[in-house]
Amino acid sequence: MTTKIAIFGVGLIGGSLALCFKGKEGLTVVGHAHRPESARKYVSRGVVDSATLSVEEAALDADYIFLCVPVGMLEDYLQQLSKLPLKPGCIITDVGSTKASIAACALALELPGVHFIGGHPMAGSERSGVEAASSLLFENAYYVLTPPPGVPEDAYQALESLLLHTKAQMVRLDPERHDEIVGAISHLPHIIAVALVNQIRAYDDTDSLYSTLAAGGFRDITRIASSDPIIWRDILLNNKAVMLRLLRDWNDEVSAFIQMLERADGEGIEQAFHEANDFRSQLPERRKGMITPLFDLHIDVPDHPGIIGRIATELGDQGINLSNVQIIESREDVPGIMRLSFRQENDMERAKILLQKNDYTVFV
Ligand SMILES: NC(=O)c1ccc[n+]([C@@H]2O[C@H](COP(=O)([O-])OP(=O)(O)OC[C@H]3O[C@@H](n4cnc5c(N)ncnc54)[C@H](O)[C@@H]3O)[C@@H](O)[C@H]2O)c1
Ligand SMILES: O=C(O)C(=O)CC1(C(=O)O)C=CC(O)C=C1
Repeated sequence: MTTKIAIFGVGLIGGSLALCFKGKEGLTVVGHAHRPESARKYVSRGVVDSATLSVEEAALDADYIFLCVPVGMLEDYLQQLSKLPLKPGCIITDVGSTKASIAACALALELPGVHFIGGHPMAGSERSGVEAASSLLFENAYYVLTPPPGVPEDAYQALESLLLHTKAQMVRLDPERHDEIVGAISHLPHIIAVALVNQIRAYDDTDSLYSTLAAGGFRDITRIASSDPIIWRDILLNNKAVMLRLLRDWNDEVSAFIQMLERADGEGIEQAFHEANDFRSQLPERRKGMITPLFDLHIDVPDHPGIIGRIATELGDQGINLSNVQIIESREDVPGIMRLSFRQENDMERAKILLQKNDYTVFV
C-alpha cells in the first residue's frame, strides 16, 4: 500500500520536502499548483510524482498533507481542507514560520477525523521557489513540531517517522513559545538586515562609493535582506505582538551603544564584543539553522576560475571532509579570502597542513 503525501505550495520549503520524500519506498508525492505551467514544471524537474490544479484531487485519499504556502495563506488552505472529505486519520501539517495562529485556527475548525500538527523546519534560505529546493536543505537542522493537546501520540509518532526522511532533528514545542523564540532568532535578524541595507541604500543614493566599498562584513550580516518580501510581510504581521516587544528591546541595545559612544566608553564597547563573542562561540555546532561548523580556515586565494574545484579536489584526494566553502571577498586579479568549514577539528588541522604545503596562505 502506498502512502500519499500532498504538498500545497511547492516552493523552496514544499519542494525541498517533496524531494526528501519522492522516490522513497511506499511513498507517492502529489503537488498542488496554481497554474498548468507550474504543475508541468514540478513534474518535469522531478520534484513530485504528479501535480494537479485541484485542491480536492490533491487532498483526496492523502495520508499526509503539507501546507507550505506563505503564512498569510495557511488559514485559508486549512479552511478549504476542512470542508473536504479527507481520508480518516489524515495528518495535516504546515511549515509556516509562525505557529500560534495556525494552531488556534486548527483548534477552532475542529477538523473531523483528521489531525493537525503544526511544524516548522529551522532551515531555509533567502532564495525562493521550486528552483531553490534541495533534498539536503533540512539535513542536521532542527524541525519544530507543535502538536496540540489531545492529538493521539501515534499520529505524532507517524509524522515524526515520516520526517526522518528530512534527516532533521525533531523538537516538540508549544506554539506560543515557538513564536517568542523564533521571533528573536529569526524574525528580528531579518528586520535588522533589511533596516541596515535600507539605511546604507539611502546614503548610497547620494554617494555610490557606499555600495562599491561594501565588503564581507556588510554582506555577511545582510544576506537575509534578500529574502522574499511576501513571505516576510506575512511572518512579521502574523507575529506582530512578539516583534513589537523584541524591537523595543532592540531599541535599548542601540541606545546602549549610543550612550557608550557619547561617553567614549571603550571598556563598555570592549565588554559588549567580549560577551557577544562568548555567546556566539558557544552556539551548538551541529545546527544548520543557526551557525554551521565550528572549525573554519581562511585562505588567501587569487580569484581564478576553477579555484574552488581545485582546492576541494586537493582536500578530497586526502580524504579530508569539507563541509562548506564561502568566498568572502572576491575580485578579478585581487587576492580573495575563502572560508573553508569543517565539522571535525582534525579535518581542519589536516587541511591547514596540506594547504600550507601547497603554498596557500592559511589563517586559522
Ligand atoms: N524561506 C525560508 O527560509 C523558510 C524556512 C522555513 C519555513 N518557511 C515557511 O515556509 C512557507 C513557504 O515559504 P518558501 O520560502 O518555501 O516560499 P516560496 O515562495 O518558495 O514558496 C511558496 C509556495 O506557495 C505557493 N503559493 C500558494 N498560494 C500562494 C499565494 N496565494 N501567494 C503566494 N504563493 C502561494 C507558491 O506558488 C509557492 O509554490 C512559508 O510559510 C514560510 O514562512 C520558510
Ligand atoms: O538561512 C536563511 O536564509 C533563513 O532565513 C532561514 C530561516 C532563519 O531565519 O534562520 C528563515 C526562516 C525560517 O522560518 C527558518 C529559517
